[in-house]
Amino acid sequence: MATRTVAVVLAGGVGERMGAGRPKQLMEVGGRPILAHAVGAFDAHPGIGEVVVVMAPGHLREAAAITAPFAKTAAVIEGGATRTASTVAALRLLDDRPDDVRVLFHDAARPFVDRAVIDRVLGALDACEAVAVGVPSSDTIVVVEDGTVASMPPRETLTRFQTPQGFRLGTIRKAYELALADPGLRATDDCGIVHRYLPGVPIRVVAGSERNLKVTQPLDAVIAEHLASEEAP
Ligand SMILES: Nc1ccn([C@@H]2O[C@H](COP(=O)(O)OP(=O)(O)OP(=O)(O)O)[C@@H](O)[C@H]2O)c(=O)n1
Ligand SMILES: C[C@](O)(CO)[C@H](O)COP(=O)(O)O
Repeated sequence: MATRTVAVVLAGGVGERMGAGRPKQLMEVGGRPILAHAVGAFDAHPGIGEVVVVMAPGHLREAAAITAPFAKTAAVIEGGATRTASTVAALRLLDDRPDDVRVLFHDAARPFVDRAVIDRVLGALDACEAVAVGVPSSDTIVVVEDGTVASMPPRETLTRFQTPQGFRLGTIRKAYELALADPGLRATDDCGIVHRYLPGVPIRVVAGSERNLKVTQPLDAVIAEHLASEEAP
């Protein structure tokens, strides 16, 4: 039977904010590349049938070597210039799959996604077409315009999105089809594309985890090393 659930690990970025001189997903934490942690989490999950890795240009061979030990790695493909373009590359690869296939998009830069978070996304996808993962904000978040506070949304309404974000393939495909026809397309995640271009589709939010951090700045690498040491057997 064809795979019903595909995890796409987005590793097409160059890690500019990390400033390591190479993509941060190739950096090691706990003795393993960040990419291996992320792919390993989906490989180990019984609800995931295959894993597609979208890698930064120039690093495909390295990514293939890192992910080869994982039995569910189905493809390592080249990403685009933006996260959005990397998602589109994965959707093109999945072009011939039926609309009811479930697809999870995950940042390779989040090495500590755990089974419970993936469980919640898959569980919600049984009843929903789009699912996000979020954690409450501990900080007060404000909108600043021209150096001045323009608005202060009530903190209890604010949620920090993480990944994986899960979709019925037909839904995310349609949302991107509309998005790609929009010359003003700008997005920082895949739920943002559904929210903007398919506003009638509810996006269910399930609980993420504070451990599911995105390794973005140099300090995050220090925190990630600490988290990895806690996980070591
Ligand atoms: N063209 C891109 C840009 C980002 N990503 C992926 O999207 C995730 C979140 O992006 P981010 O943390 O911004 O990673 P980078 O783009 O590498 O970081 P920076 O913005 O600092 O360059 C990462 O796993 C990254 O590899 C991607 O697949 N393709
Ligand atoms: C998808 C995401 O991780 C949700 O928080 C985030 O938007 C990615 O942003 P980035 O600028 O590509 O790191």
